[in-house]
Amino acid sequence: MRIVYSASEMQAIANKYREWGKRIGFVPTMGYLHEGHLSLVRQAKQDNDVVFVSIFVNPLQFAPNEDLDKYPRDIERDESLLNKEGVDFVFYPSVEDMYPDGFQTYVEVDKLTKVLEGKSRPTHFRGVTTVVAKLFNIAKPHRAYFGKKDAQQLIVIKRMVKDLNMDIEIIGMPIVRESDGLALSSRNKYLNQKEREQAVCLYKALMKAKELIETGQRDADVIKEEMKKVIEGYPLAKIDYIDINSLSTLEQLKQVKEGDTLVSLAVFLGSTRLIDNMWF
Ligand SMILES: Nc1ncnc2c1ncn2[C@@H]1O[C@H](COP(=O)(O)OP(=O)(O)OP(=O)(O)O)[C@@H](O)[C@H]1O
Ligand SMILES: CC(C)(CO)[C@@H](O)C(=O)[O-]
Ligand code: BAL
Repeated sequence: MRIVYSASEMQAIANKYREWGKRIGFVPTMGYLHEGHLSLVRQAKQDNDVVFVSIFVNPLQFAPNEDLDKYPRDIERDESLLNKEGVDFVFYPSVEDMYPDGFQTYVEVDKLTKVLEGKSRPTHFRGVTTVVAKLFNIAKPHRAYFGKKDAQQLIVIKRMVKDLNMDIEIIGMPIVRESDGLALSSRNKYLNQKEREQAVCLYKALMKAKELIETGQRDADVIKEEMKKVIEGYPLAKIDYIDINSLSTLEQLKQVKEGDTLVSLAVFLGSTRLIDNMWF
């Protein structure tokens, strides 16, 4: 496994593999890796000839009041995990290399980014789509892998790829969870013991939605209200949003639509903001 620090060098390596007719699989991450990330890497290994993973905590997708400075980092541990998975190249650029002086070009997806995470974090998706577009131009993948944990991110990136005719297959991967149901996330590290115990409330609320939908409930307001009651049973939890949207347009739904429903929520445990979702 090789660590590559410069965008131009990474691009030259990608060009070589393409010349040799190799299929490139790419997993973009912000590091501090866990089994969720590794599940993406394993799928990329299975599907492609060569696997690139990027580790870059992208300042552009954090608002000034967010956790950019304290975002967890452990590059040595990450390298060792990726090495064990048989990753070929890790792209680990500096902020200066990604955003040199004079940088002023952005990629923005319009309507899909105005709701849910985009409503709570208005500048977030512009940062995500800009960096992902850059990473795609640098790593030149045939396939790129994203987790369904960041459901809206996956939907927005698929839209960007389609709208900008990027010749890349976007693969969405299932959410990997702890044994109690909490979705793995680098931010789980911020939780103290009591918050960690109560963080299961996101999953419990989703299970409540699942149970209601499976027993025939279709009214989105009723489902959201029941989910809210679940979260309110956990004193350390504070709801940011609970919503039910179309998976294809992200428009709010009044009625659950078979095969096109995203139930998602964002909840604070103390100062830590966690997200989770299920697809129906
Ligand atoms: N539990 C998970 N299951 C599957 N994929 C995941 C999981 N957590 C993260 N991913 C995916 O890994 C990729 C990199 O995500 P990122 O580095 O932001 O990790 P994260 O754990 O989601 O961090 P954060 O705490 O910022 O949410 C994204 O495509 C994300 O959806
Ligand atoms: C896709 C991504 C690596 C872009 O910075 C990030 O948003 C993430 O880790 O999900
Ligand atoms: N996994 C999404 C990255 C972020 O929250 O900034």
